[in-house]
Amino acid sequence: MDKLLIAGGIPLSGEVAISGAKNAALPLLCAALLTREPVTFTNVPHLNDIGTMLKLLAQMGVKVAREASKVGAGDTVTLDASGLDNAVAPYEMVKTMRASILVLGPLVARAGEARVSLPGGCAIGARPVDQHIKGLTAMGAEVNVEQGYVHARATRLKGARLFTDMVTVTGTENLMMAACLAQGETVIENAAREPEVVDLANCLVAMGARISGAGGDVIRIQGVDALHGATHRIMPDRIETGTYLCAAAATGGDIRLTGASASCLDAVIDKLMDTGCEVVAERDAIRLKAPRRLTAVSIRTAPYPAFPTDMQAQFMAINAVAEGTAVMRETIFENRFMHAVELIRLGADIKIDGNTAFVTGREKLDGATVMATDLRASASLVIAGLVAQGETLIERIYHLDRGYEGLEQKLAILGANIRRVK
Ligand SMILES: CC(=O)N[C@H]1[C@@H](OP(=O)(O)OP(=O)(O)OC[C@H]2O[C@@H](n3ccc(=O)[nH]c3=O)[C@H](O)[C@@H]2O)O[C@H](CO)[C@@H](O)[C@@H]1O
Ligand SMILES: C=C(OP(=O)(O)O)C(=O)O
Repeated sequence: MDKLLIAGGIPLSGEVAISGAKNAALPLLCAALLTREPVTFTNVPHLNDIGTMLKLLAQMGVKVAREASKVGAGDTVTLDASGLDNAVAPYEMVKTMRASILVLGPLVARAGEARVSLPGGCAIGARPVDQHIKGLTAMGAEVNVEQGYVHARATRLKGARLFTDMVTVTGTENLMMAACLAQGETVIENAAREPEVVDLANCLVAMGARISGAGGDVIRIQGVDALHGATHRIMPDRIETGTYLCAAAATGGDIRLTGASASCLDAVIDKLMDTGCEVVAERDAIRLKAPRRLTAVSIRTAPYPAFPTDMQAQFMAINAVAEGTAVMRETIFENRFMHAVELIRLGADIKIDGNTAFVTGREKLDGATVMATDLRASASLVIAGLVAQGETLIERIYHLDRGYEGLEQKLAILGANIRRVK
């Protein structure tokens, strides 16, 4: 299994391109199931999760054409679901990626039936899909969970007023996609406001859907009989952007990220400025210059537009070397502090009490062998490794390949001493 070897202590500097967003691309690829006409996506990131999703769609009878390009330039993917003939998402494919549940809504809406394996709980929490099921049931689907599969059937879904018990990103996306082909109006209340939901809505509208309110907490969808093909450019990855900004901040660096959008990163940029970093938003780029020593920043994760849970681990790495003590509260996932134990191996001072971490910054960290447990936990270990004195070896980096395109190439461009070892 691949590992990453980092020799730390080098401030990042220079310019690198941000890729298309994983969490926008995954639902968008599923949206192609809603139409018989081809849908083309540009700026598709080259990630293992994207490969898994394309394989899943292909085994359903979707024709997949992918034009690969160099790291950061974005692939072009055309999906043609006219031959959709198998509305099953098998366990073997779904177990590696929770976002596979995003085929459920589009399949029931278009094919009238879907059998999707329950996605497994991953390291960060139990992550049930009860809200997806509740919404589809309210739209008239008959849904059973049997032998580990969600089996949903509906001749045609009916518009309904939906309310989710908590804000759920993929839940909102699944129900919004399903509602596009339902009969009548669907209203999703307590909808997720994440920019990826807006990106999906924009593509669906380009495909002929009638959606208003995406980006707010009430989304209205007037169902139509059919959607048509479209071309859509996937938004830049705000979490990848935030991760590189944190890496530059922690190492005392000065970087410019191109193809990045600051407008959906307010909460993150605000906190980076509180650490003492200078952050300048340009039209399609972001520049960050770090001070000599960062100031610790307290955070509380919450749904967008508040501070994202997907950036919590990276900020823990920052706080591990900042001046002062930070209180970090995780409110979205019940088990998302797995990186703390590994950061402690590198010398960090972290105490966990329930959903709160108390992090007191140290002047320095020391390289060690650590194990990555989930995607953003892995990113925090990379940041800590870039700061630590000596060598850090990160094991189980397959998580990183799920969500960061060309991570070691991009960091090397910024001057890091990092390499993949077999
Ligand atoms: C592919 C994708 O976009 N992944 C993102 C998405 O995950 P994902 O969409 O899976 O996360 P949700 O927004 O659904 O989860 C929020 C909370 O609601 C709970 N919940 C959710 C649905 C449900 O039916 N029942 C239930 O209890 C979850 O366990 C969690 O505690 O949003 C998360 C929160 O911003 C991010 O960390 C993930 O990176
Ligand atoms: C938790 C994440 O992804 P997923 O929902 O695909 O597991 C993430 O992107 O940080």
